[in-house]
Formats: sequence, C-alpha cells, structure tokens
Amino acid sequence: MSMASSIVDSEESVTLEFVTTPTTPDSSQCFTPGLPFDDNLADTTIRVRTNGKSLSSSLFDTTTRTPPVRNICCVGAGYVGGPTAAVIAFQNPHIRVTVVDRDEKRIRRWNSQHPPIYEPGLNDILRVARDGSRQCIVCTESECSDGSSQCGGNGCASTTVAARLPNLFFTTDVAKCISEADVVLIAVNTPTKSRGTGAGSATDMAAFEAVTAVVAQHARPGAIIVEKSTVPCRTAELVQDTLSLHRPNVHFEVLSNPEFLAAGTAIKDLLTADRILIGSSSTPAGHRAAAALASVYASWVPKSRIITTNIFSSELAKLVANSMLAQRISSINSIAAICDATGADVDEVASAIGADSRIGSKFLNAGIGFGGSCFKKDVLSLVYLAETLILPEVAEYWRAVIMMNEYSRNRFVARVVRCLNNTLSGKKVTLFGYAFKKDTNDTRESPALDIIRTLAEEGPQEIAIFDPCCIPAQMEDEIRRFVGANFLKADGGPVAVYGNAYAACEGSDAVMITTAFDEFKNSATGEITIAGRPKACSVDPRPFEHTEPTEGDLLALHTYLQRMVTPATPVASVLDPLDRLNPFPTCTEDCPDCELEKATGTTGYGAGEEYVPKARLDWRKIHYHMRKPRWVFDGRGVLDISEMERLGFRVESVGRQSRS
Ligand SMILES: NC(=O)c1ccc[n+]([C@@H]2O[C@H](COP(=O)([O-])OP(=O)(O)OC[C@H]3O[C@@H](n4cnc5c(N)ncnc54)[C@H](O)[C@@H]3O)[C@@H](O)[C@H]2O)c1
Ligand SMILES: O=c1ccn([C@@H]2O[C@H](COP(=O)(O)OP(=O)(O)O[C@H]3O[C@H](CO)[C@@H](O)[C@H](O)[C@H]3O)[C@@H](O)[C@H]2O)c(=O)[nH]1
Repeated sequence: MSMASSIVDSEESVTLEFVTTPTTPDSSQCFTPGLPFDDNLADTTIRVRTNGKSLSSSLFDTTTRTPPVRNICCVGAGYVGGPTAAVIAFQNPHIRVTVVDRDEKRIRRWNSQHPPIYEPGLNDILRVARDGSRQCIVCTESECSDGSSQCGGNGCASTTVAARLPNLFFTTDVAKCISEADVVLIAVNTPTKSRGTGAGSATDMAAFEAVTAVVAQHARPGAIIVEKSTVPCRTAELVQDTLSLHRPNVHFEVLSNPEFLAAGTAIKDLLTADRILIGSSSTPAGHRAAAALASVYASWVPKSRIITTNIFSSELAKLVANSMLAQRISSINSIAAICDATGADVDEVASAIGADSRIGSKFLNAGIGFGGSCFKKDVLSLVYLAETLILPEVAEYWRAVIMMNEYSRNRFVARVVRCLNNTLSGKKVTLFGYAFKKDTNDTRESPALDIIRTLAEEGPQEIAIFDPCCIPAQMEDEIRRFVGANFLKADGGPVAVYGNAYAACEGSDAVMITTAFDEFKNSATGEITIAGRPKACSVDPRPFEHTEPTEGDLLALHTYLQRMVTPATPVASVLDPLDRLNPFPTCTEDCPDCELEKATGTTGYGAGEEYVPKARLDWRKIHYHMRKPRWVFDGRGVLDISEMERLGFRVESVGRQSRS
C-alpha cells in the first residue's frame, strides 16, 4: 500500500467551505495594498485522486477549498530560508513573504548588493522579488535575440509586462512578522548536539525550540506552522505541545515540509523540484492546512509533484532521503578501495551498475567522500533515533555510512603522504577546492578543512589553497576559526590562501583536487556549464504558453537571452536583458562588504557580479610551475588520467586506473 498520494486532478470533486481562521484582513498593517491579489489563487482548488487507497488520499478525497495565503513569514535567513523564500515570493507576487533572522549582519546583507550566500540564479530572482520590477515590453517571437521592446517596431509581436512591486522582505523583527503571517515557515539550523545527552549524534534542537516558543507566543490564531528545518521524527508533537502550552485555547495546524535543495543548485532545485513533500495531521483541519501550503507551491510546481503524507512520515522521509544518498556515496567509495587493490576501475563499475534502472547512475561518483552541512548530521540523527528506539543493529548499520566516509577521506590523505615518501617536511602541497562541492561557496563540513588539519600535522613547508568560488579573505577567516589561530602563513603557520591557481602551484610538489569544480577538469570535451542554472536557460521559451507570460516564462527568457550575449554586449544588457530590473539597493558609505571588496579586489558574488566559472585550467602551465615528479591526487575523479600522464604528471585517483 502506497504511503503517499499526489495532489492530482480527479474526476470527482466537491467543494468544502473553508473554516479555519481568516487570513490577513485587508485593513491589517501587514497587508500590502499594492500587491495585486490573484482571485484565482485565493481559493485555489486542489483536486486529488479519489480512487486510490493510499494513506493520505483521504487528505484530498474531496476538492478542498483552501484559505488564501497572503502573508508568509520564514524564520531563518540561511541557505534554506533565503533561497526558498525568494522563490516562493518570486512565483507568488500576490503573497507578501518576509524572512526574519536574529542575525543582523545576515539581514543587512540580504537587503544589500551583497547577499550572504552565493547560488547560481539566486540574484535574478532576488532582484525581482525583493526590489520589484519596471513595466517592460517583451518580444514574444521565438528565436528573436532582442527580447525587449526595441524589436517591436521591426514587425515582431510583443506584449507589455506590468511593473511589479516588491513582495520579499528581510528583517530582524521576528515577533512582529510572525504575528502577521498566515503561514510561518521555521527554517533555522538543526545541527548535531556537541555536548550533553546524545552529543555527537542527536539533533541540537535549541534554535528550533527557541523559535517554536516565539511562534507560539506571537502567531495569529489559526496560522499554519511549518517545519521547514530538518528535524527528528515526531518533532511535530513537540511543536504542538509548545503551541498549546503558550496558547491553550488557540488552534494551530502544524505541517512538515522538508526541503530537498542542494547547495550549488538551490535555485534549480526549487524551480524544478522533483517533489514537494507536505506532512499533516489526518484531520480535516490538517488537510486544509496542507492544501493551503500546497496552493503556494502549485503556482509553479506541477500538482503531480506535490506529495502528501502523514506528518511523521514526512519528517522521517527527509532524514531517510539524505541517509540513502550518503549511503550510496559510502557504498561506491568502499568499492573504490577494492578497485585500488584489484585494478578494476570504479567509474567503469559505476557505469556498469548504474545502467540497471533499478540502481540508477546518480550519486555514484567515488572520491574523498561527502561533506556539507546535511549528510553527516542527518545520518547521525537517524542513528540516534534508532538507538533511542533500542534498535542497535539499525543504528550500527547507518553509523557505518559515516565511518566509511571518514575512512575514504583518511585513505586519500594517507595515500598522498605515502606517495611523497612519508614526509611532507620541506614540501609544498596545493589543494584545489575548499568548498564542500562545486559551484558553491558553502564550506560547512568541507572535507578540505579536515584534510588541511591532517596535512598540517605532517609539518609541510606550505599548504596552498585555491578555490574558484570562495573568497580568499573569508577562507582565511574560517581557517583561523576552524583549523586554528596559528595555521595561516600570516600567523606563522603553513597555510596560504591564493586567488590564482597558478600562483598556488608555484613550486608545489603535489596538487590535490578536493572539490569537483569544472575548472579543474583537463578533458577537452564539453563546455564549462553552470550546474545550478535553471535548465530553461538554453531553450527559447517563446512563444509563451499563455498570453500573459508568467514569472517563470520571463525568467526563462531572461536567462536564455543572457546566453546569447557576445563580448560586445553592454554589461547592462547582460544583467538585465528584458530591461525591467530596478536599481540595486544602494550601500552606505561605510558598507563593510564594499570595503572588503575594495580591499581584496574580489567580490562576494553579490547581485551585480555572479560567480561565473572561468576557463579550464591550463595543466601544461601548472606542470611548468610544479616541482618534479609533479604529483596530482584526484580526490574527485575529475581528471582524465591518461591525458595527465601524457603531460608528464604522476596521477593517483580514487579507485580509477590509467587507461593508456
Ligand atoms: N543547507 C542546505 O542545503 C539544506 C538543505 C535542506 C534542508 N536543510 C535544513 O534546513 C535547516 C536550515 O539550514 P540552513 O542551512 O539554512 O541553516 P543556516 O545556518 O544557514 O541558517 C539558519 C538561520 O537561522 C537563524 N536563526 C537561528 N536561531 C534563530 C532564532 N532564534 N531566531 C531567528 N533566527 C534564528 C540563524 O541566524 C541562521 O541565519 C536545517 O534544519 C537544515 O538541516 C538545509
Ligand atoms: O556521487 C557523489 C555525489 C555527491 N558527493 C559529495 O556529497 C556531498 C553532498 O553533495 P550534494 O548532495 O550534492 O549536496 P548537499 O547540498 O549536501 O545536498 C544534500 O543535502 C541537502 C540538505 O539536507 C539535501 O536537501 C539535498 O537533497 C542533498 O542532496 C558533496 O561533498 C559531494 O561532493 C560525492 O562524493 N559523490
């Protein structure tokens, strides 16, 4: 029996009156009169399959008339809260979305030209939702390279796109924004506990619990409270308890709506999500709340991809999704060790097994293992859950995923040291990659940090680091904080951060590839692509399906036209090909981010200057700069070993063999 059903069109439908507390009245201060309200969305009718016997089919056994959502508050302006709220606001111009955080610096940066995180495509969305847009005329003819007004006179068909008011806001006024919202998304951090009961595996719920208490005190009666953070199974019970403790006579519905975006592809993942998971209580009020949240996503996500489950299944599914993905990486890394010992090639094994549609080809890239803020903590959370349920065999099974990950990283570093004759004394080792994966400047739980620590113990002359996406000054700051105060060259240690790959390799004995950036590839095949770019950007979305282009259509056209630029295209047209963006927010004279940019000559890849992958590295140039015998250790499987060997490098790659 299926545990989940999708919200899909049905043959039967009955309309229910919605009875939950009314949403933001027009007289409320938080209602933005300027925001056009789409009546079609106000009572979004979501029809669902009525013939299924699945657990949650009862949720939408009948057509549910959902209360309109006009005001969403997202607590937590981090990697999840920021991009998720931005996409929700972008796709729902009629909904006011406010992101709140207690971190003033973060909020200041979200309100400036220097957003605190870099994600491909984020700025295009942020600029429209946060800053609003001007009226513009869009050419609707397919293949026309001039998307904006000018070509209209040449006989092209065009349409006028109305100006749009800002509907995405960032503020530190947590209580006020919660009190005004119809839907409160809780998207705060839930790391692993570092002390006390369950230290090292249980989830640290301090931030989540604190926010829940604030929500309980300030949420308007009937508001829908949504767990966006990844939380242990049965957290909804605790949320409900806290709510009834603070507001005994007020009814709130709690939903679980975990996020599945990945760093570096967040916007693409949000715009073209595989699925939206919504867990709710199985009462009529729970179903209505789920339908209300579903209506927000239905603005751009096909209804067939909106899955509803019971609330605990949804909470658990998030932990299981990450654990299964992490398990795949550990599984293939265990096979890489066997490949190294036998002469089999892990990529060949992976593609042979991946061709079996039951196994599939994704997430089988062997290397130094997974990093990032989620996999380790979520597997450990599952381990802790199993332990508390007195299921030691289950806990041990999942703990092995983490152990294999650590083993893979240690095995790689041990191999580097062994190849360098068991001593790094007087030697220089260069790390290519500091972020935990490509196309992101997210460095949380990055394997590079651990590798730096281990290498430093060997007493090398220098550990040089280059990352094409991270900002050197920020990397140095992190190394001071997470590796130690005396590790940087400037502080008398061995670690030096470079903004130039060739300088980082000057006089180096070994290069280690620790992040799979396309720039590091040596194979001549294939152009560098920005992985996180929305897929539509390479396809002309015109002619549009609807007479009035949607925000999704306009974004697709915007990115499509950006692809068609030539070196002669003026910068303004590259950044704003539809000529509809409002000016950036202006920074104050003493803006610390502007000062940092001036001082370091780099940018935070803010609104004006997204990170654009550079040309591939010239490995011949690197060869020239390195010391013999020019070791290259490929921890991410990005190099063609035979080609590197032809250039004169000695290459070691995890589980991969030279085919020359
Ligand atoms: N990072 C990812 O790619 C990702 C993807 C899916 C799910 N998740 C989950 O989403 C949740 C958030 O992750 P994140 O990466 O965005 O975390 P983050 O650390 O980037 O952001 C969390 C934000 O919450 C704020 N916050 C904490 N306590 C607060 C309080 N009491 N009041 C107001 N603001 C408060 C912090 O200041 C911070 O800005 C976690 O549960 C995580 O497991 C993360
Ligand atoms: O075949 C692979 C795939 C990934 N990795 C590594 O695994 C880590 C995680 O990669 P990825 O899953 O792409 O990035 P995350 O941002 O950590 O995203 C994961 O964690 C998020 C937070 O919960 C979830 O929302 C996402 O669905 C889930 O993919 C990175 O270090 C990758 O280099 C490998 O080593 N081999």
